Amino acid sequence: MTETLTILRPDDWHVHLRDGAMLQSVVGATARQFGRAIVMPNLTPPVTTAALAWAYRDRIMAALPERAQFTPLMTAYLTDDTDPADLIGGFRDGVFTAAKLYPANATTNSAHGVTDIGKLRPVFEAMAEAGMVLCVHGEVTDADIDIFDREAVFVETVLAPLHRDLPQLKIAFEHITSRHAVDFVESAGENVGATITPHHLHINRNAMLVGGMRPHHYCLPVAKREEHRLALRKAATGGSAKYFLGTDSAPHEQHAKESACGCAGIYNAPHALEAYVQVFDEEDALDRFEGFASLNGPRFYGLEPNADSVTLVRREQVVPESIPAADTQVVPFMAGKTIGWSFVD
Ligand SMILES: NC(=O)N[C@@H](CC(=O)O)C(=O)O
Ligand SMILES: [Zn+2]
Ligand SMILES: [Zn+2]
Repeated sequence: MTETLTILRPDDWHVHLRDGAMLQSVVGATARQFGRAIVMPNLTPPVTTAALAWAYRDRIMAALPERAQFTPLMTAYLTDDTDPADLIGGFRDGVFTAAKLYPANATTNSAHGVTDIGKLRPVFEAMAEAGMVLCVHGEVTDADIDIFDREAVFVETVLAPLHRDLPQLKIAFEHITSRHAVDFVESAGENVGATITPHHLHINRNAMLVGGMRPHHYCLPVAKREEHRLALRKAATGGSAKYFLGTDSAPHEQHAKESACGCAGIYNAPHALEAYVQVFDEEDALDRFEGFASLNGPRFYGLEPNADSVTLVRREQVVPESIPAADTQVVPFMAGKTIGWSFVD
């Protein structure tokens, strides 16, 4: 049995670091395990311009623990009014790594998102030409579409047509949750990749709804049936270079989740690699973990892998019930549960 796993340092290709006191509390957990992270721009107000991104990047750097060796990769929040010149300028100047498409009102802090993606055609063309990745929250927002179908309908009505019309555009289909998403990624060209979260590999919708409502298992896109979880596990551990690590770690204060209208988002940063490696271990695919965690992402983004490495050991640890953050606390993914692996600092 493999007892120790050493791999090139992974990156997190989708994370929410937030701002202010919450940023201060959570950034260290991501910087401890990952070399780089694609930082989501859904602040209030959102990070829509290069100037806002430079300022947010500075706040992240200032919040990092001393001696941290971590590079935040910034994203631009696309709106109906995104200026292609500012966007591509920011990409060329190195402040933007990618741009993020939130369909309006699809998820947390997405009220300023895009209402008509047809209008963004010039932006997408400029991005394709520059080689800039489009990160996508892939859910439709139509009130009459069932929440469990929103990803599948998005694939059919938005993503497949976009990829067909502009195959040169690099698309990171983020936090995929269904067999439909996997089928699309499989059939798409090499400019389509996808991130998979640890929680969607661990839980199905029963974890959220059986024996009481479990707000700490509520995120968007919402966890689906078991058949979809199994399709995701197969995709992540199957060796395809199209899938890579993206935690979607999304902290919300405990009281904001344990509420009559609880926020969507799961905070998994403190034990992200342990949660992932447990899945690869269960699937007898530890030899494929480095590809998923450390190689496929940089390759898709056209970056070099990290030069240093990290080690995980087969040693049990219990995830804390809650973690102090921003003057209150956040309940982490797998709170109170035992994980079979530990990250070695
Ligand atoms: N995943 C979530 O449920 N929530 C994210 C937003 C997102 O990634 O959709 C958040 O910012 O809280
Ligand atoms: Zn999202
Ligand atoms: Zn997210």
